[in-house]
Amino acid sequence: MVRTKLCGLGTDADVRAAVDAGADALGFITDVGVDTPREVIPERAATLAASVPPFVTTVAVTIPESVGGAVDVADRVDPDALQIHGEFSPDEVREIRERAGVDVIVALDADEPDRARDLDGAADALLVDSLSDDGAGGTGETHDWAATRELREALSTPLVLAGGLTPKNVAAAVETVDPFAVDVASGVERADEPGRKAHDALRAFVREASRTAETGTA
Ligand SMILES: O=C(O)c1ccccc1NCC(=O)[C@H](O)[C@H](O)COP(=O)(O)O
Repeated sequence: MVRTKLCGLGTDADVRAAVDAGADALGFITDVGVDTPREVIPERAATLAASVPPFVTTVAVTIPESVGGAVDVADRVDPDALQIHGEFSPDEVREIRERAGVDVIVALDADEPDRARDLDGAADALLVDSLSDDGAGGTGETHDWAATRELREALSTPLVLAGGLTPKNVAAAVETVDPFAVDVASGVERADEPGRKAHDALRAFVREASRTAETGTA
């Protein structure tokens, strides 16, 4: 089976729709220091995360400037897990896990397989994405899934596949990479309102990801 993380939720209605769609994890983007329509302030992320029912994992997604900055976001949002973007070393990731007391997902670019290998065992999960030059996600761009499959097979840490996934391509992505989880932000959004989710697309994404994993057909 493959798990699904729906990322960049900013309204109560989007959170409810994501839970109803059957998502395993919900991402709240906060304190990223880049321009994105998905960012909410930490207090809003905390309120949204607190509204999520049991058995659905909440993830605070952030680009911290330091280990202390990452711990501060975890303290303010109180999520189940923290997703960090940035050049953190394995020891720094271990320190964040210990001080924040939550699972830590490290986001990295698909073009950094050596870094992924370095972080293997230090992070609770590695999110392999198509990041922008400033380390941000939400680019809507896919990458070489065959290469990510090879990386996944070389790692013992669960791999989360992200970058340009949509209800239309997630089946093929799961088939190719066989990841622990898939993650989507821009691929399930409304065309008329940047950052807001299209609820039918949320449902279609979860359904398509799971259908492939269960039947083995893309
Ligand atoms: O999505 C953003 O705007 C974002 C900005 C800064 C840091 C992280 C961000 N997103 C992190 C995610 O986990 C996204 O879901 C992931 O990058 C996939 O995005 P997309 O290619 O749009 O599906």
